[in-house]
Amino acid sequence: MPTPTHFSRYPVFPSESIFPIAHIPTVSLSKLQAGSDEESSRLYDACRKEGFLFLDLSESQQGERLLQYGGKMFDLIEKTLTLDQHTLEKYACDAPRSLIGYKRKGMLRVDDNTRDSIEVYTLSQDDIMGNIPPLSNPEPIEASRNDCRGFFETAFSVVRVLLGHLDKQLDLPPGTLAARCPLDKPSATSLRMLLSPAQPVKDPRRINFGGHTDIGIITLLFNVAGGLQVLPAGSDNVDENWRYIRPQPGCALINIADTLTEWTGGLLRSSLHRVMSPPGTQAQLPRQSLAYLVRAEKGATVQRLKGGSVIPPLGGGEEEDTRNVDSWAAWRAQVTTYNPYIA
Ligand SMILES: O=C(O)CCC(=O)C(=O)O
Ligand SMILES: [Fe+2]
Repeated sequence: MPTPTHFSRYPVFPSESIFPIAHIPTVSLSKLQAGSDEESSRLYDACRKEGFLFLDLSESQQGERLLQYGGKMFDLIEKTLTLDQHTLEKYACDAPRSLIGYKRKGMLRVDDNTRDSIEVYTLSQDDIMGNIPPLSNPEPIEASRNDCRGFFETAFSVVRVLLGHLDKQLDLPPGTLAARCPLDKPSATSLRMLLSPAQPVKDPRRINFGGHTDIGIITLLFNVAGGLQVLPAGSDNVDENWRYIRPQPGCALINIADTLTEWTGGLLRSSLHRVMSPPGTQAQLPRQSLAYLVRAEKGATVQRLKGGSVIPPLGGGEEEDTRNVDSWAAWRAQVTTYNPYIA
């Protein structure tokens, strides 16, 4: 994925006039690391308006390291999800209770009431970081535990830079947001490895992974082939309003997730997104992607953050939501407009 080699495997993203793309701002990690106020407010604006941004990883040592680890994890998707079905089923996830492990194709309902066509292996951060006794994963992952650990450490260090700037923009004490998702404390944080098969040439375009928002704090995504679409703010959920996100080499794609929207009283935007078969001739190759889904520490609540001059206090009629993030997530899975789990 993120490396030029991964991009060179695909035909270029086809013309924008046939596959309309979303406007997604690009923010520079190196400028954020250097403390640029201008970049910090560009980050904040993107988190408020689009809920998505490209994070340019160039000219940053940490960014380059993340690209290298991202490349290794991309190669691991292929090694893992091309194992035979019988082997993968030994690691089947216990959906909908937990998605850790292997999810075969067709377990989820997509928006048009067909089934998903995406295979997913979800790696638990707690497992890799040693926050819980080790889980058992397929051999290619077990053989790459050090690289997986390197990925989680590096990805989290980059996410910490973003959360630090959001603390400042939200007038919260430094470290507030990162302290709610520490790398060494149990949480539902995971690395999702996704693979959708090549689309047979004569088949119509299909939805591989239905419309959803991410439930955690923030997500860091790597994809190379197109296919990810976002529903822009203020647009009705009808097919013609969805826009493709064109993957950018050297960048991670960041999106705000629901917990951060709750904590900020709706200031930051968690956008609806879905995965279609890739546009044009890109669909003739399998599509891989990686999602580092950062969730709050177990026991944290979804209560709105207090203090500071930016996050609006609860209004007169509003009740404080003191549920913990995990029971809130379980409740959310039930009350979303469609319950995606079939089995
Ligand atoms: O495959 C992608 O590009 C996005 C995946 C995604 O949205 C997710 O795993 O939550
Ligand atoms: Fe997502």
